[in-house]
Amino acid sequence: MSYSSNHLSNSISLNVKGTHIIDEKDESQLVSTNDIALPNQKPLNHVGIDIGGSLTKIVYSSKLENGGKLNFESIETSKVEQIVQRLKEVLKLHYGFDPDSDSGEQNEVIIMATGGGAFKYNQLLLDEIKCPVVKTDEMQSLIVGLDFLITRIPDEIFTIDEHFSYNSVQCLEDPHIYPYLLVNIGSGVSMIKVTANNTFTRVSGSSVGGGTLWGLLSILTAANDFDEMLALAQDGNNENVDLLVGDIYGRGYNKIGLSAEAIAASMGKAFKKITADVKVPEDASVEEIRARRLERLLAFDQKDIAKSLLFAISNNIGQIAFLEAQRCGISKIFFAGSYIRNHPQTVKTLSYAIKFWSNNQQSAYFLRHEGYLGSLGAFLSKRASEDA
Ligand SMILES: Nc1ncnc2c1ncn2[C@@H]1O[C@H](COP(=O)(O)OP(=O)(O)OP(=O)(O)O)[C@@H](O)[C@H]1O
Ligand SMILES: CC(C)(CO)[C@@H](O)C(=O)NCCC(=O)O
Repeated sequence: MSYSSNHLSNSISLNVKGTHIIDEKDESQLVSTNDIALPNQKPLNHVGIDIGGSLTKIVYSSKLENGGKLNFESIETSKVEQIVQRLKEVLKLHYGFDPDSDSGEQNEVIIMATGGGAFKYNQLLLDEIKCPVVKTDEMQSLIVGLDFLITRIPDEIFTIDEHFSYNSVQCLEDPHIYPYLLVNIGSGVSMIKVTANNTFTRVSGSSVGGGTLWGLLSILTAANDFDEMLALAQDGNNENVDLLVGDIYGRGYNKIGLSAEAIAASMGKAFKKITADVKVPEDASVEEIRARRLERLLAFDQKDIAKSLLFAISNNIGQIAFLEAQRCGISKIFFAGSYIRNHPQTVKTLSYAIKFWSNNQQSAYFLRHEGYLGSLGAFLSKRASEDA
């Protein structure tokens, strides 16, 4: 497929106020806040959906007085009923099709679906939504979405500098944009080398990703959702749970470039507080020992644990990204996926990791619509397939 679709003209304007997550407790959030405005054009008849391991992302068009806009929404994939309900609402409100009362025979709306759930929930979508479902490849959709955001949307891409201030990057017309590495941090991590328009290879992946942080913090903190976990991390002090070089050396190990403040072992202080300081009877059962250890968990502030794990996972991904980019001879790395969620510490950690490991030879780029590459790519593939 050659992706050079003109269906959204260069005059697109952007209005980004943050990633939008639908929370069933707060219906007011159903008004999406990070839309992309569309120029005046005939109504679109398709919806893009990326059903991932953690989150389902929906991209749909809606009419404005002058033109229209693209809307972006996310719902946890485990809330399947809520996803179906929301799709039905979107179709009824913005596409003039009500799957609950219309037969579907006259309907022209198409669901462009990607992500693992496009396969897993294919039949459910057909039964409930009553629209044809066209599956698009997950990796290809990510690249189509990224290409669109890089080349068509002003102020989409940003970096952070050594003082951690955000800088917008204009690469819309940059002929030297290729090659680059996309590091998509979803439940797991995919690393994709892109060498030209629609020319890409998935070069690596890691199972230590967003699902890992979400899972570990679900076990170790009282946070109810991912945003609460990020808020905990924001105020935490990782030094209370991480073992620093200074804890081991009493000073820095400057000869090999490690300051006293560098993390020697993430969560390295947990062992002592959880096991070494707690005596349990020799004949204690596994359940008793685990119960005692869980009690000791309360000796840690959950904010410190959240920060330590956010650092650990972001650093790990940053380091693998650096190695992979170096192996492929690439100096530009785009980080995307809902894991990032425009969270300052995540962005800083990934950016710092790339600068540190590459000795400033590589650069980390971020996107305002970081979680929507796949769903946007699926959405755009409808028109691209028509143009081909
Ligand atoms: N509201 C949220 N609820 C759950 N996780 C969230 C939320 N916001 C951000 N996240 C983070 O984003 C991750 C999911 O990212 P993303 O939506 O890009 O991946 P996915 O498509 O679900 O996964 P995959 O591509 O691996 O199938 C979660 O694992 C978590 O780390
Ligand atoms: C399995 C996918 C592609 C699903 O999006 C993603 O979660 C992923 O890239 N996981 C990492 C798998 C690995 O390469 O180890």
